[in-house]
Amino acid sequence: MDDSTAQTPERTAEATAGPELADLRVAVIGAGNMGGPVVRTLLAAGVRPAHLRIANSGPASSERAAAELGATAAASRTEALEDADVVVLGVKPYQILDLVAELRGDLPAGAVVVSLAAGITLAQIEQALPEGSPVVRAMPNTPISVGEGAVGLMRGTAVTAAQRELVHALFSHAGVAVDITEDQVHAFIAAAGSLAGFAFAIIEAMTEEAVRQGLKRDLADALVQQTLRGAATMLLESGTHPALAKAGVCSPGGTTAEGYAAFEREGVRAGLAATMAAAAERSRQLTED
Ligand SMILES: NC(=O)C1=CN([C@@H]2O[C@H](COP(=O)(O)OP(=O)(O)OC[C@H]3O[C@@H](n4cnc5c(N)ncnc54)[C@H](O)[C@@H]3O)[C@@H](O)[C@H]2O)C=CC1
Ligand SMILES: O=C(O)[C@@H]1CCC=N1
Repeated sequence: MDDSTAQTPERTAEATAGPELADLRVAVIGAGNMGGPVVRTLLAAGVRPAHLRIANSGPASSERAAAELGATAAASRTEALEDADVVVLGVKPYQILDLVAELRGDLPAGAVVVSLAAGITLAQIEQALPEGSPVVRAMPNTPISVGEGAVGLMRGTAVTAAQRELVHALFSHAGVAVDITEDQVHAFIAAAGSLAGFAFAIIEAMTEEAVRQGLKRDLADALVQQTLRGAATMLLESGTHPALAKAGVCSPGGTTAEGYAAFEREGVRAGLAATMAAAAERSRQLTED
């Protein structure tokens, strides 16, 4: 990853006040597994529920999502777009270019289009819109729904400094929000977007083993989740290198050293690296398709 273009990842919830969001009108077209958490973070940032309109594949789905997320259901995609200042596209990558072509005529002039789609480039979206349309790619992860996630932001050619500031303000309660380049998004997916899924899988596997070792499931859930959260918080707050923190848990001849030897012997480190590399590689493939 080219560090010269990556922002220092600051936690965003404490960010100072940016542009006023209470009057902003946002349309979210596709509030599913990822669009839903985006809705939550936009509301947390200060967008008013009445100004955040959701249009899913049909009215019943829009109403369900709006009720669950505390936003407003639009009767149609066209209604969602009326007077929108920002339009978030949360549909699947294979759907997004058709959707952009369909919405093009109804997009208010100057509305900032924010795509969540993996593998679809800024240039592809810009080509499907009138020349000069401001387009941003956002690569979030689902933990932004609780203000503990990450989002990488990529700007298209027509995005102004004020629009960049606006998009950062919209994601100010996501956890970490950083500017990245499209070259960096593959690594970003491995380390954040898809990593959320891997983290859930790791938590699931550890919990199952804790149960196999004899703990009740609710205690196993609490211990694994609390310990992983605590470990991450310790590193975040102290800046300690993880290898040093690990050494601090390994007593000579003790339980952790023995467990850690199995971690290496069983290829857990290599498996994690392969997992992340596969996600990054798939992101590159999707971009080339
Ligand atoms: N799930 C994740 O953790 C992440 C997903 N993404 C990206 O987010 C996008 C959405 O993925 P998911 O939320 O996982 O998918 P999903 O299937 O859960 O959500 C898609 C939503 O789009 C709606 N939809 C489908 N066709 C539509 C149309 N023509 N008009 C309006 N709404 C329509 C569906 O009703 C659904 O609510 C993808 O492009 C993916 O690459 C990016 C980062 C993380
Ligand atoms: O699996 C996917 O394609 C999406 C993009 C990053 C996380 N989920």
